[in-house]
Amino acid sequence: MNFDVLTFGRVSIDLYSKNIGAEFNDIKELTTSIGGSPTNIAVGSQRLGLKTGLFSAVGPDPTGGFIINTLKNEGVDITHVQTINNTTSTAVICGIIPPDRFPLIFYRDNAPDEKITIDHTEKINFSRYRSFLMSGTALAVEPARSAALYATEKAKEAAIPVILDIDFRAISWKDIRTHGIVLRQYLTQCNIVIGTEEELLSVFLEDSNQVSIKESAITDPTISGNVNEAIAKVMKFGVDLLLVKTGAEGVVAYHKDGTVEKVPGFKVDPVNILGAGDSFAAGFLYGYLNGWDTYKSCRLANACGAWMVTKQGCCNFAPYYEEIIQFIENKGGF
Ligand SMILES: Nc1ncnc2c1ncn2[C@@H]1O[C@H](COP(=O)(O)OP(=O)(O)O)[C@@H](O)[C@H]1O
Ligand SMILES: O=C(O)C[C@@H](O)[C@H](O)C(=O)COP(=O)(O)O
Repeated sequence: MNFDVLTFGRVSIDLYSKNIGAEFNDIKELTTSIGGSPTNIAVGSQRLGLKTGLFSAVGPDPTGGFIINTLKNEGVDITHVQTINNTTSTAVICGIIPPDRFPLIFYRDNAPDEKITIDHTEKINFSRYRSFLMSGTALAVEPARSAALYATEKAKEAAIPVILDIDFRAISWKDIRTHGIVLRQYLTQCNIVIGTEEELLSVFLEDSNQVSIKESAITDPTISGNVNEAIAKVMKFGVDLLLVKTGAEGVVAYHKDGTVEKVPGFKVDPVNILGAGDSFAAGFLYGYLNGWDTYKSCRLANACGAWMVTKQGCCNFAPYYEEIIQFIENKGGF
């Protein structure tokens, strides 16, 4: 079987607070899901109708069993989800305290996805995929970084587009400067780059004092710097398309030929911002891989992001194709 996209990076069990608005100390019930940016993207794009595979890893434990079972139920191909001995499957607990507090607590000691190797990559036939999506966080630690770089090399040999979701998680990088040094090299390999304004700034971080993270809101850091300069510098690395996500406003698409398209978002009442970016990426991939133009692909992406901010979780609430088309029609169409 051939696939539309292979995503690379982490997978976890995600435990979402069911007590919306409750302080973390007062959480009574949690919902189980799977998560991690490349996993959310794989599930989201599979639900929309793409054929998706995940390149990741779990430990030889019941949590890994839960993760693999959930991926299978979603129809995501698990051929390249490794089970790595002497590692422990990872977990994330997510509090939901609207409008602006979404604490994330990561349990990632001895994380299997950080132990993915070049040998695991060797087993993949990239000519069976139409695109390769890299999660920037997967470049943080060896040996997964080398595996990721090798996978990218193989994707390029197979002449499939390389898409980077910057997916900046400050806690994953021991020295914050390494993030920029590695990402700036990686950008030279990318066809399409997706990030928030903060993530664009993260590529040029020089000092950890430039980053501030409130209330464990790891997905929503504040970073000082000049966004327009960062965008111009990223375009100079030669990417074909840069998508800068701008929350409720939608996205701005920067093309290699200098064209800039502002694609508006959809108005919703947000409950939980977690996973909006991953849902966005899934929507964009669907349009892009079906040959839609950038504007329409980004409108679908914005709809998927907007849909997700109204939900109390991440990929367990990702929309199916008919649902999101109905959502778009109800809000005035593409
Ligand atoms: N409050 C919102 N209302 C409507 N759409 C939103 C909202 N927040 C996010 N989105 C959609 O989700 C996308 C990703 O959200 P954003 O917060 O920019 O990135 P991330 O989730 O990666 O931090 C946005 O580009 C937009 O399409
Ligand atoms: O691993 C994580 O980053 C936690 C995820 O499991 C969670 O789904 C999430 O935070 C999504 O990230 P976002 O799309 O950048 O909000």
